[in-house]
Amino acid sequence: MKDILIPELDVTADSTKISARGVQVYYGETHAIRDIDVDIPDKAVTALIGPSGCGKSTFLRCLNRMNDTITTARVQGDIRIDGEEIHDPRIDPVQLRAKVGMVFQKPNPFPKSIRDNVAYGPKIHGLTRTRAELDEVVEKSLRRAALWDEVKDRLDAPGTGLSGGQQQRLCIARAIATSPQILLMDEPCSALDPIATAQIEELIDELRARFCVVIVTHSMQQAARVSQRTAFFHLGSLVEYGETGDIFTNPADPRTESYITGRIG
Ligand SMILES: Nc1ncnc2c1ncn2[C@@H]1O[C@H](COP(=O)(O)OP(=O)(O)OP(=O)(O)O)[C@@H](O)[C@H]1O
Repeated sequence: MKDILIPELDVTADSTKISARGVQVYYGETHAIRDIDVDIPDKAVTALIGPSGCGKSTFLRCLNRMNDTITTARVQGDIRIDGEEIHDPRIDPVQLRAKVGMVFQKPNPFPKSIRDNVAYGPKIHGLTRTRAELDEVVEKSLRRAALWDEVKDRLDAPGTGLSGGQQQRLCIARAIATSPQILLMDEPCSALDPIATAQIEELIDELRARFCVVIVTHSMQQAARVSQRTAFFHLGSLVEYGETGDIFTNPADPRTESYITGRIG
């Protein structure tokens, strides 16, 4: 592949945040993903790539138990965050989703003010005691999502009135506001124009200083620009996983090579 910038790898081998072993997902009779084993590092961006329908989003949704909300979905296998099994009966999925935030394909702000979109999570999880503390969390989250300067004078305006790229940054601010450790992003730029996409990519690069970021993307250029690790999925299996530079320049599996050179997908 030409014209892609391969970022330097700065991930150490012992910084695993998420560890998945033998993960299977069925939707009714459909075996959507099979035997996924992967260790995802902290303070880095991991990209999940592969042709449409290969199971990227299904795997992403395993990481905060969002598949629990799909009645036909059945998940098997072991998924640990910091060594703790997320299916343990002691784990409350609502608390888990505050710790493992998610940003979706289409920006989906609540029909509320910009401030209330960000304040919602901290309020329902009781993370702040006073209005001043809540205001602080709102400002900090909007700053970290690179949106503060654009909205600080209209925090009471509806979130839905922002541009698409601003709405997506608002959704990122909303996810950050509950102090997650992990951010899952399911094609966060697919509904955005190139300028808004570039802003989100720059933001993702900043977010990895604080979070473990896992992003599903259809764009190999995007995976190469923003990630340090890449996982290539094909027909429900994880074919190859490694340093992004290696996956794009020296793939070990012929299926990976076919995908990145555009022969499949
Ligand atoms: N809610 C669902 N009910 C039934 N089958 C589903 C559901 N969600 C996904 N699937 C099936 O599971 C398989 C994997 O889908 P998934 O959306 O995870 O793939 P993907 O790689 O993210 O695809 P895309 O890139 O098109 O979003 C596909 O065969 C899909 O049709």
